[in-house]
Parts: sequence; C-alpha cells; structure tokens
Amino acid sequence: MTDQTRMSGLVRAATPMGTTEGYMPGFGNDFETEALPGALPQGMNSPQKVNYGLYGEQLSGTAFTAPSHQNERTWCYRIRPSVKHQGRYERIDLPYWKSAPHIPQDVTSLGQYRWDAVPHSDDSLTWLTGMRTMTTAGDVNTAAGMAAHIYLVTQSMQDEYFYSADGELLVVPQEGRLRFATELGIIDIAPQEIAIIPRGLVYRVEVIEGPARGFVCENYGQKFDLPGRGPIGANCMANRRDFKTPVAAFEDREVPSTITVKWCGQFHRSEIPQSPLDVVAWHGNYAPCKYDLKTYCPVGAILFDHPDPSIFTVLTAPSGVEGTANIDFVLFRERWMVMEDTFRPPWYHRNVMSELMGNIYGQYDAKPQGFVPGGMSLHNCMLPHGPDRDAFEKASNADLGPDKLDNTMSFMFETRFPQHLTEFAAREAPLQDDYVDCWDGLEKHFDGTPGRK
Ligand SMILES: O=C(O)Cc1cc(O)ccc1O
Ligand SMILES: [Fe+2]
Repeated sequence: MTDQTRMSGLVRAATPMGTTEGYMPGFGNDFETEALPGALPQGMNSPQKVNYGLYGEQLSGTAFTAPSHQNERTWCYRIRPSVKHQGRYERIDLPYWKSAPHIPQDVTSLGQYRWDAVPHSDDSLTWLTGMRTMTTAGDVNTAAGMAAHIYLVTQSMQDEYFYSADGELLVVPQEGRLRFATELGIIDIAPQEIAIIPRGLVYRVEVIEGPARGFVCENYGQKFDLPGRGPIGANCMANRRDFKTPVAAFEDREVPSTITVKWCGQFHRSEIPQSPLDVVAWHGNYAPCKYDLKTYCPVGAILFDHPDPSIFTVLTAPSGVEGTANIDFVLFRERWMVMEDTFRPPWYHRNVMSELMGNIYGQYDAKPQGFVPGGMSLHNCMLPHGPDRDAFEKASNADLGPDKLDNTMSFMFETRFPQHLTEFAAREAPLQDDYVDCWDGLEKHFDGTPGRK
C-alpha cells in the first residue's frame, strides 16, 4: 500500500488486493490493514516504539479468556491513545433513546401492534437525536436482551463522536444513505444493506443522501454470529465472504469536538480537542462490517409445508441457552414458492419468542395490506398472530403453481425476552389502532361434516 485515498476527510488505505472499494471480505476474519505504509507492527503487537510515533492500544470485544473460537479483539495503532479522546464526563439527556428495563406503567405492551412508517419532521436530527426507541427487552445492566429503534436522520454529526458501551448496533436502513466514519474505517450503507457497529467502537454518522430512516437492533448480549447451517452444509443463507469490513482510515484533525458515551442506558458527554478517528493501522477480528441483503441465499421448502422462519436467519446472537437466541435477525426476501397442496403463507401461531418485524420494501405475504415499507409490527411472547383474512382466503383458494414472491423484503428481530413498548411507540409513533381488526373476517368453516371447505 503506497498511496492513500481521501474520503470524508479521512485518509484511507489504498484498496488492497481482494477488496472492493475499501472493504475487506469475510465475517469474523483476522484482518490487517494500514493507511500508511509500515504503520502496522509485524510479528508482534507491542514494539517498544511503534512506527510513525503511533500508540498501540487493544480493543477487547470479548473477555480476555473467552474460548478461542469466540475470542475477539483488535490492535489499534493510533495518533493518541483513547484516554486522550475523553475528558470529564457530564450527563446529558437523549429522551427518545431508551434502554431496558424500561417498562412505562401507563403503557400496555400486551397486544398485537402495527405501525405505519414514522414520518420525518422539520426537525434537524442526527444519529443521536434522531434515534427513537420502539421496544426494549431484557436488561442492559446484565448484558441480556435488546432494544429496537427507528432512526430518522437529516443531519451529519459534525465534530461529534459517539460510542456505546451497552451493546453492538445492527443497522437496517430503509431510506437514504449513511456513512459511518469509525475508528477502524468507513462504512457506507443504503437500503438493502445492513451494518454491524461493535460495542465500544467510536464513530460519527454522516448523511450521504437524506433524509435517512431505518431500523436498529441494539444487542446488549453476546455478539451476533452466523447461524450453524446443520445439514444444509457449507453454503447458502449468509455466506461469510459477503460481509465487508472497511480498510483503515484516519484523520489528524485538531478541532474542538465532543464524544458522547452510552453506558448502562445513560448518556454522558465530554469535550475533546481533536478527532478520535486517528487509528492509522489495525489488525484483529473485532471490527465493524456491512452486508448486502441481496446476497442472502434463501433455502426453503421444495415439496410441501411451510418451515419455521429460522431457515431465514441471517445472524443470531446467543443467549447462553442452547438454541434459544437472545436475538435472531431473520430475512424474508424474494423467493420462489413451489410447495404442493400447502397453505403457503406463515401459519397461524403462538411463539415463546417475541417477534418485532419491519418492512424494508414491498409486500409481505401474510399481510398484503397495512404492513407498509418503513412500518413495524410486534407480536409478543405467546400472542397469537398469522395471516390476515385476505391472505388466508387467497392462499386457501389459489391454484398452486410455482409462484415468485417478488418485490418483498421484510425482517424480524426475534428475542427470547418480552418486548415492552416505549411511550414513543405507544403515543407518538403512527400506531394502527385497527390492526387487530385484520383477523375479524376470518370465518368459521366447521359444520361437523368431513371434507375440506
Ligand atoms: O409472524 C410472522 O409473520 C413471522 C413468521 C413467518 C413465518 O414464515 C413463520 C413464522 C413466523 O413467525
Ligand atoms: Fe410470527
């Protein structure tokens, strides 16, 4: 690497072999990248003096003693150590970003809920002020559970940086394009892509094309991983090579700035005299990444019946109970329906897991109307749900040839913990009061005589 490219004011490593536009392929790889030649120590982590006068610093994403197949850490070589990128902290208020446990006494979360897309307002909102929590689950203090948010962002963070000690963020854009300028490099994302921003990583968010709206799953627990494929084998679903981690990028900018920290659901801010995005080189496996949802290869039923939605799991965050996720991120995308003599949409069901869904674009097969792009729905632990009347009638009477479900991309954040609505979700977000009526017209067909009606 001899020359550097400049983006977003950050000096970025020239694209090395095997990378696309400043990203390195692979999920959980041990990466190495440098924005200046020779900045990365070779063969050791802590030389007595690092080249260019850089400081060495380790960022640990798992306990030092985590088993080696889960152990994640990154070595950063930076202009100043992180202790210089903070001062005295002052508590600040970001009233719309809530953390579990947050169980408002005057809000009921028991019920089937659906929301239209939260509209943009005239307010100018950044990644921090534009975050709107819809549900919280578990407890941030015990590193279990999650929160689901909507973001509405119109304005770039300027000389303003953020990190969360509470968990990693899974970002699912629905509208507009964002840039995450992070300590470890630059990630640009647009709808149909997702990004994972690890716990503790410092970044600022810029608007490339606004206004931007999307969904966020804040994972308080163990990190997202790829699910085991079992008998499916070594391929399909999400493939490791389709995850992209940015090459190193840094800025040497001495301007009065702020750093905001989320910790145990509280926000604190500190004044700093320079940009903290000063990591010139790094190596390790604790890093942000993005993924193009269009590369997700669905595997499904090819003769009869409708399998469990776990076949569409993109990422899973374990809870410590085997097979029972803290969070599964599940994708319902374009696919062929070929099952014979089968009621093809999702069956009616009650589930011990709590399901929060979002629509990225198009139409969802169980809800042809009402579940709109940018909209969300919530079906909590053991709350019955399933296709609305129109979907039931259509699917029960359709001629069953091969049928392509096209123009459809929805997802689910499914957690083992009950999800509690925030005041914003219950009162300010566009809740559809008539959602439960979508099952009203389901008729009784039973009259005691055999035969299929
Ligand atoms: O409720 C939903 O629409 C999500 C879902 C989809 C599916 O195919 C099976 C079960 C399930 O919960
Ligand atoms: Fe469901």
